[in-house]
Amino acid sequence: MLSILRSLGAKIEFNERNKEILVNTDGVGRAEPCLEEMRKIRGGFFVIGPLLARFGEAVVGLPGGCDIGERPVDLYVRGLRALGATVEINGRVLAHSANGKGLVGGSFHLDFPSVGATETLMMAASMADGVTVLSNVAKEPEVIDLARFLNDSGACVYGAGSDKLLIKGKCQLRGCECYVPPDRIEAGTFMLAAAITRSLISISPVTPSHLSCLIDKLKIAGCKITRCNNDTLEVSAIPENVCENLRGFNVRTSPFPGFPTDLQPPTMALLTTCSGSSIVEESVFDRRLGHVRELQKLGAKIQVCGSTALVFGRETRSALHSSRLRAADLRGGVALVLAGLVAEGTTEISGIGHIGRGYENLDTKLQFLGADIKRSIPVASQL
Ligand SMILES: CC(=O)N[C@H]1[C@@H](OP(=O)(O)OP(=O)(O)OC[C@H]2O[C@@H](n3ccc(=O)[nH]c3=O)[C@H](O)[C@@H]2O)O[C@H](CO)[C@@H](O)[C@@H]1O
Ligand SMILES: C=C(OP(=O)(O)O)C(=O)O
Repeated sequence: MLSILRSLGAKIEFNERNKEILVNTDGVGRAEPCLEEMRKIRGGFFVIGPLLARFGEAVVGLPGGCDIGERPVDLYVRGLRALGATVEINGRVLAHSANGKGLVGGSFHLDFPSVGATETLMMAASMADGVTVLSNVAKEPEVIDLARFLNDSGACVYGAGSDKLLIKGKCQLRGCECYVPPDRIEAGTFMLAAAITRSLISISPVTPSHLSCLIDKLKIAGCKITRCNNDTLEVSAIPENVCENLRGFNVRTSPFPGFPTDLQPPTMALLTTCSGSSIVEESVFDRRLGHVRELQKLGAKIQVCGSTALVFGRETRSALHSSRLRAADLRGGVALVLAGLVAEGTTEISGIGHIGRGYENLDTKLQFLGADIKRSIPVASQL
């Protein structure tokens, strides 16, 4: 994302000490080569809305990401067409606004509340000429946060967090100060790390209401979860706090406020160490069970039927044994790391570049918590 913005002429500076990123887009679109640069962009699907709105044209690559099933873009394309764009896909995405200048407000109903399509259309509509109404939109916290950022930048986005958005377009947005909220999936992963290792981890900053589904499930399992203040959660699964082995539970992933698809793989790792049988149903992506085969190499007993997995629990968490594993996607990879923390012996995981896309310094954070984990290849050559 940052290299795309830089290639368009944005100036980006990091202030490591204050964990700040300063983005200055004053130069974007002013320099002559800008449009030429845009035509070379390989990724950048995420910025197709603002590019179209600002330049009247955009040429970007199709989205990539983890291999977890079909990742169609029909909702993005149909939504942009509803705002007056012509969109053609030919290895890349080529889009033009009908009037050659920018987008116009319109109405669009999403067949599925896609997070990416909602965010793309929100950004596009914020700079379109007129009013846009989007219905059946995603309600994820990240959508609410993007609406806040757009509004702080001068946009008019109403209804974020509900299933309908009304957006009054503005021809120009301005800079603002933006606070990036805590990553609920990273926090959830550390909650699961506490549970699988039967230990106590205090996690902050975290927004507990973003993780209610996981909190409820971990309580059913027998974990003790304490909210220490507004942004701290303490998850305890240490044996003296938990009367017996943790119990299994059933999970069905669905859009927010349902159980997050991103936490399904690490949750499955936990369930392999709990007592009883658990049913895990993945309903958001159609091939997000790639980690099952790797967990089975550690001795986990899991049966798969379509997008549903039946996990046969264990009496003791240490029933897993070590093996050589390969992470084939981001959250599947972190599931293997969690399982490796409790498998007898040394577990070796390759393909860890996937994990780095979603977790900053996962190894050092786990070491800090007492885990015996080390990265055998430098960050730069992980893939
Ligand atoms: C609903 C949901 O849980 N979304 C997650 C999804 O967002 P992400 O934005 O990647 O995915 P979407 O929310 O768009 O996709 C969810 C579903 O919508 C379908 N789809 C999407 C776009 C489209 O044009 N047509 C279409 O049919 C996809 O095939 C998929 O089945 O992955 C992110 C990273 O893992 C998570 O942070 C999001 O919480
Ligand atoms: C699937 C994920 O990421 P991406 O959309 O980048 O593949 C994820 O964050 O779990």
